[in-house]
Amino acid sequence: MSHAGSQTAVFRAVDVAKIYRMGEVQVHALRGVSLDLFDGEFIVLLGASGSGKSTLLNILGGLDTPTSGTVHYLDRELTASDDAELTQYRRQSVGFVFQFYNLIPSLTARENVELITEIASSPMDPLEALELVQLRDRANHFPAQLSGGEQQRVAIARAIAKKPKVLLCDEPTGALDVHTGIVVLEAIARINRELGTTTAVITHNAVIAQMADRVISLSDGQIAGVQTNTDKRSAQALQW
Ligand SMILES: Nc1ncnc2c1ncn2[C@@H]1O[C@H](COP(=O)(O)OP(=O)(O)OP(=O)(O)O)[C@@H](O)[C@H]1O
Repeated sequence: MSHAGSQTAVFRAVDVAKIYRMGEVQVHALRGVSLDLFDGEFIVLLGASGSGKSTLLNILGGLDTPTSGTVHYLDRELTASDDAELTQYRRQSVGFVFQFYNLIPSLTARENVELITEIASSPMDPLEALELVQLRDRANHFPAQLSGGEQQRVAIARAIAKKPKVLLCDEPTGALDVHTGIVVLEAIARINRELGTTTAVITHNAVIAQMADRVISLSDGQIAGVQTNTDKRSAQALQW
């Protein structure tokens, strides 16, 4: 879904700074980032290692808080929320996907997804979530019986089974080969398209940026550029 039809800001970050203090050393991870993310859009966050991508994603997802600046999720000011409110926000509204899949080895694909649907307020059926990543036929397999790309798709099914408003993915294809990475990106794009889930994907790979509605480039903790893709590509059309 393109953000062109709908300009509701799901996230509004204003002048966000993050300083990590470690003893005498201060690391300025974000230096005044202002950004709106719109309902249903697919954005890619691009930038060199250490440019602040994960820090920004973690702040949007309520896993971390900025040192200064404000972040709103719809009408809720995340930067004014306490830990319990942030936990509630993450649980209800955010799906996370990380580079490493973090599946529980002793549970099947379906049971890994059920862990989340059991605590969510209006989840989809775990098999429906696995269907969306085209793994319904593997529901009874354990992680060790699945390839890396399949495990990542289970992790995506787990992330979206609670029907979150936003899906935040930190290097989802970082551990995968090209072909497998494309299958995983297709799954993420399908969820964005079919469920209208506002989606942000961190990558080092500029080729992946061609899939996005908008590409946000970070450099040294600041936004170095925002590019709107007029001709958005499908995952299958990417080559790297
Ligand atoms: N918990 C932390 N404590 C101290 N410094 C941190 C912490 N997390 C991140 N940093 C520092 O903040 C800066 C930005 O890190 P961040 O992980 O956001 O970058 P990134 O763009 O996601 O990098 P990468 O692509 O390597 O994951 C880096 O210099 C990093 O070392």
